[in-house]
Formats: sequence, structure tokens, C-alpha cells
Amino acid sequence: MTPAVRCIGIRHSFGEHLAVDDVDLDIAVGTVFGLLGPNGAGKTTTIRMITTLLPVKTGTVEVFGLNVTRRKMAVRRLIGYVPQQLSADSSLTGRENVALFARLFDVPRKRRAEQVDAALDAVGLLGDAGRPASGYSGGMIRRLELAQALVSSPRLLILDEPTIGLDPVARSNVWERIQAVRAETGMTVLVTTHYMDEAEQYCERIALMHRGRIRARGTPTELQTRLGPGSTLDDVFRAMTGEELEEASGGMRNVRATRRTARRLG
Ligand SMILES: Nc1ncnc2c1ncn2[C@@H]1O[C@H](COP(=O)(O)OP(=O)(O)OP(=O)(O)O)[C@@H](O)[C@H]1O
Repeated sequence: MTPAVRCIGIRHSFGEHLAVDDVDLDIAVGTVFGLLGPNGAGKTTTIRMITTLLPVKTGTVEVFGLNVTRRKMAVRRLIGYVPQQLSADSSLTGRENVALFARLFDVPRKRRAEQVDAALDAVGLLGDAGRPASGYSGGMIRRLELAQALVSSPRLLILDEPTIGLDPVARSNVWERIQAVRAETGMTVLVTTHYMDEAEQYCERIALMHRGRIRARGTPTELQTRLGPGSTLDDVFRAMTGEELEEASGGMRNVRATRRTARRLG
């Protein structure tokens, strides 16, 4: 069966810096796939190539068998994308925000109102849809962004760090919504995260990325079993890279990224 995503030998450089280095990925239709790694591993750059936002200069990317370079517009129609940066407008209501995306993504006019409400309902925001997003909590904003991505009924949902900066309750709430929509629609989900516990709990398959390369892949259990009983994904990461995840994701960059998110949600 044609996979939802296939990357073969993709590379991307920013100047001299090789951010994505010979990455192969195969994501089966209907899977929740986690691309894991610390800040700066190359996860966002990989995702931006899959979503057609960055050109694929080396290697090949296909989404449901469509080449992202040759069939850019067709690929975009299949994808719902929740980026790390703020994509909701705080001056608009929840419903207006989702309606804007419905227009952007060419949801047929006749079906728009119905699909906007269905997307808001799927993320548990129908009751708050008439309020300006400026009054939403961080978790509600993330769920609103999820509704924006879902309104076009994508076959592939891509989420870049969907729960960064959220408290544990809001984090599990976002995940429950993602899982419910997935169960109902059979949509494929590609998610990046550096929360290993979330990957263990919610992802069926994962790839561990570090310094531009995939260092390990498999189901969470397969990866943990390779190291022996009681191992966590943090242990796997350490064994693959020789570094602590904390160390690898530490420093100013991490602080800046967290602050950026906190500001955006605050
Ligand atoms: N526009 C850019 N210009 C220059 N360098 C960049 C750019 N975007 C990313 N990089 C660099 O490429 C590398 C990979 O970044 P990327 O954002 O893909 O990592 P990431 O795993 O998604 O981490 P994060 O969660 O912090 O975004 C990093 O070293 C980063 O500094």
C-alpha cells in the first residue's frame, strides 16, 4: 500500500549547516507517527519539506504517492498543518478563525458553516466559538489551531510540537482530541515532540532524530526492548547519541523556544 509519507534521502542545508542529513521516512496510512528529538535536531525542517513549505533540493518526498515538488497544490490539499508559531488571530472569535482557514483551504462554500462547526466540536470548542480567541487559555488556543487544521478534512495531519508549554491536563486534552478525530476518520498523524513520555503513550511508531539524522526507529516498545527491561525512550536516546536529552536540548536555544511559546500562549 502506498504510504502516507515517504522521504528518501532528503537533505537540507542552511548555509554551511546541514540541518537534515540523508533522512528516509516511511509513514503508513492511519499511523500516529512521532518524530522525536531535541531542539535543533531537524524535525521542523523535515516537516517543512513534507508540507511543501521548503523546497526538496536533494532526495524525494511523496505524500500519498504524490511528489511534493511536482504536485505541490495537490499535496497541500491533503495536509492539515499546525505549525509551532501562532496561527490563530486573537482579535477574531474561535469560529471566525476556523472559518478563515475554511476559506483559505477552499472548503466548498455550501459546506463551510457545517464543517467549521464540526471542527470546533471535534476539539471541544463549540461552546466557546463566539468568544474572541484573546480570552482563550493556552490549551484552548492549541485546540483552536487543531480545528483550523482539521476544517479541510485532511488525510494527513502534521503537528509541530503541539503541546509545548502546556500543563499536563491541557496536554492530555489536546492528545485526546487528536486521537478521537483519528479514530473517527482514519487520518494519518505526524507529530514532532521532544516529550518522550507523550511519544511513549500516544505514538504507534517513532523515529528518533538527532543532529539532522534519524538515529533509531520502530515502535516505542521495540526501541525500549532493545535496551532491556525498564528502559525509557530517554534511555534509548542516550544510548543512540551518547548525550542526555536534557543536555542536547539545553542552552539558550531551548530557553528561547520555550519563551517564544510561552509568550504566544500567554
Ligand atoms: N531559517 C533558518 N536559518 C538558519 N538555520 C536554521 C533555520 N531554521 C532552522 N535552522 C537550523 O537548522 C537546525 C534544525 O532546526 P529545526 O528547527 O529543524 O530543528 P527542530 O528539531 O525542529 O528543533 P526546534 O523544536 O527547536 O524547532 C538547527 O540547528 C537550526 O538552528
